[in-house]
Amino acid sequence: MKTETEWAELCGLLPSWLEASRQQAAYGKPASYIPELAHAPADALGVTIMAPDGQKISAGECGHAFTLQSISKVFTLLLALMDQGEEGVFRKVGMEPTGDDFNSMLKLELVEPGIPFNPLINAGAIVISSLIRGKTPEEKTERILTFFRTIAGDASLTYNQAVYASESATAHRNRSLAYFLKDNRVLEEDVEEVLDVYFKHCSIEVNCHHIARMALVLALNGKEPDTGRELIPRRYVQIAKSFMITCGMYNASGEFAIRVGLPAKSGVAGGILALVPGKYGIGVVGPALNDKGNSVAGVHLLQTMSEACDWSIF
Ligand SMILES: NC(=O)CC[C@H](N)C(=O)O
Repeated sequence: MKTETEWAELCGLLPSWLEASRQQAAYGKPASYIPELAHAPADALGVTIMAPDGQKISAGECGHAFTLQSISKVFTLLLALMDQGEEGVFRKVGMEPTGDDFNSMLKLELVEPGIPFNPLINAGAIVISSLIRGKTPEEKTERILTFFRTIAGDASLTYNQAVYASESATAHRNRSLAYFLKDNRVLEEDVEEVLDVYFKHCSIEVNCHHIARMALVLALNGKEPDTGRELIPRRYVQIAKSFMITCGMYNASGEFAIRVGLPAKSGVAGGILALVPGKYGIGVVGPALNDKGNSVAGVHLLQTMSEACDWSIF
């Protein structure tokens, strides 16, 4: 549970911590390989911290709308686990970090049996999209949206059409990954249909409040904050959190574990979802990325908060 002194300290200090971290944005830039993402304001920085009793603290541009991108992979993994069970999922994706870029093809060919190393890299998440139940891509996307709306606590959540179209038109690398997986028979469904589901869930538009609430559900081991109702089985949340620690910040996950020490997942639109187990859900956005694809200012802010409040789980 949150303590009143910590909450009061966070309320008082968050705005100045945020402004100090904002300076770091100068060391990065917004992703441009998905052309539509390049328009994001480079020096925007926003944060929301949500407690189980529904109280929130926010600072900066916490209402800035951005797309989930890779953050969505945590929740499609959870839905795939709920649809197929552990065995069904782990026949098709591994449990190990790669140490490579999130869109790398390298290990797919190099390491037998050619299944993606984990569900948070692009190859793994594309396979996960194929495991979501639904007769058509539209039905799968609808089920994903319904699930995400429940977790985020907002029935109006939907995907950003311009970002979706922009990614779909330029996703040559993801297409090559998917066709490679199809050739290896890891992907059994129609490649373009699977990619359509993948691009759409990456393009779901949120703000910091949404991802703070999504993080809070994970912090509470799958329970809905207001009602205590089980939204996700605890075991599957445990799996997702383990992946967040080992692979959530791409191949900077080790450094993030040392510097921040919280389960987290970032996306190339600059979002970071992080959680303090049992205590808080945190949503951060800062579109300027470092060379690993993580929000520079966002990581800096999370490090500041975690150090000050002694949040590291290690
Ligand atoms: N790291 C990311 O956020 C990548 C997601 C993005 N949609 C892609 O496939 O490239």
